Formats: sequence, C-alpha cells, structure tokens
Amino acid sequence: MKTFEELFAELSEKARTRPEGSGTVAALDAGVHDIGKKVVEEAAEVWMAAEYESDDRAAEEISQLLYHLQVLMLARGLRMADVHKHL
Ligand SMILES: N=c1c2ncn([C@@H]3O[C@H](COP(=O)(O)OP(=O)(O)OP(=O)(O)O)[C@@H](O)[C@H]3O)c2ncn1[C@@H]1O[C@H](COP(=O)(O)O)[C@@H](O)[C@H]1O
Repeated sequence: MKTFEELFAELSEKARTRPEGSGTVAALDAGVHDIGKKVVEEAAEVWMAAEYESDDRAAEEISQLLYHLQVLMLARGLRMADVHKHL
C-alpha cells in the first residue's frame, strides 16, 4: 500500500533512473498522446466500475486512473505543487 504522494515520488525516480522493465518508463517513452488515451480509457473504466461493480473494484479502477494521471504529469514535467495550486 502507498499514498498518492509516495507513488508520485516512486514514478519520478523511475523517470529519472529509467530501470529496465518499468511500465512507467515505457509509457513515458510512448508520449503524451498515448498516455492521454490511457487516461480516457481508465476514466471510462472508473465510471463503469462505480456504476455497476463493487466498492473494491471501483477503488481499484480509481487507483489505476490516478496512476495514469501521475504518468501524464511526469510526461508534461508537472509537479505536485502545479496541481495543488488549482485545488
Ligand atoms: N500503480 C500502478 C499502476 N496502475 C495501473 N498501472 C498500469 O495500467 C494498466 C491498467 O490496467 P488495465 O486493467 O486497464 O489493463 P490492460 O488494459 O490489461 O493494460 P494494458 O494492456 O493497457 O497495459 C496496468 O496493466 C498497468 O500497466 C500501473 N502500473 C504501475 N503502477 C505502480 O507504479 C509503480 C512503478 O511501476 P513500473 O514503472 O512498472 O515499475 C509500481 O509501484 C506499480 O505498482
């Protein structure tokens, strides 16, 4: 288990060190267009899970959407503070 901030720190480190086999590195290499499509796909899965599936399935889909949003942030060079200032 990890928090939103802990995941962002982990993904930032992956982007910096580019370890072999990292899905995050592969996604970053694919670029903003591909990551954006993944965000939309995961958002739809969140919607469906929230409407038709269990609390745990909805939470799982939400975690995946949050992951892909963080990857998109990294691809754009955005930091957590850039988002926080709009909350
Ligand atoms: N939290 C996540 C996470 N959530 C979602 N995903 C990715 O998003 C996909 C979403 O799953 P779907 O069910 O939509 O799967 P799918 O359609 O079969 O997936 P694809 O074929 O599109 O890859 C997963 O297969 C993962 O590739 C994640 N990938 C990685 N993490 C965490 O990110 C960290 C770094 O991971 P690596 O960069 O892979 O080392 C680790 O702590 C991981 O636990």
